[in-house]
Amino acid sequence: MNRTVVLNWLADHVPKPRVNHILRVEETAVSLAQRHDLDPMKAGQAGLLHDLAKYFKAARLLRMARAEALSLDPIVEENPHLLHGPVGAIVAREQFRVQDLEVLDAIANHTLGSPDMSPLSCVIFLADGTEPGRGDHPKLKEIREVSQNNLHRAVALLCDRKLRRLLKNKQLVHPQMVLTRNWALQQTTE
Ligand SMILES: Nc1ncnc2c1ncn2[C@@H]1O[C@H](COP(=O)(O)OP(=O)(O)O)[C@@H](O)[C@H]1O
Repeated sequence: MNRTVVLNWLADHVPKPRVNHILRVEETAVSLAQRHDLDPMKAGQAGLLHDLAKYFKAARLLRMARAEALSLDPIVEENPHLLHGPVGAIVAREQFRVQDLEVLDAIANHTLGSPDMSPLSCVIFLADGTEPGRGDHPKLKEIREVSQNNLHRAVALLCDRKLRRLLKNKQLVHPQMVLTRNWALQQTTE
């Protein structure tokens, strides 16, 4: 994967403020990976590629997901935007020839997480949710701090924060995030 080629593709497919978010996620992911003894190159790649499909229209997301035989459920059918992670992983593979399954999974898991996800997936999930552009709310600051020392505890806290917002806005909750939250919480108590 050539970073300049990806940046040129992003400039054509993603609005500038979202490209800036992507660059902050890349930087946050590299630094979290270094902190937790993970591969910073993989973290940087997954960070740079995580939002490739962010602006794909619903019909395109559903078409690509069906072609890949991804499992679709009623909540995803009502809100196909939830597929932008899994579809982004397909674009990373097909457009940018990324073959590393850990990187592809981290891209796919960045919105809802997944039970049993790898430490690299945890890093991307956290980098996306806590990069500096997300603001300075005390709860977010706490998650940033926890993510320095305990990836699973931080994932559970970030799921809580995202779930609270969905409940407050009376939105549908995709159960995969609940499963991610329960799994992450169990990792911290065992
Ligand atoms: N567990 C979930 N269940 C239902 N909808 C969700 C869930 N998680 C996220 N979403 C929705 O998907 C959208 C995209 O999520 P995300 O990629 O985390 O947001 P962002 O655009 O801030 O990067 C959110 O605006 C939210 O409405």
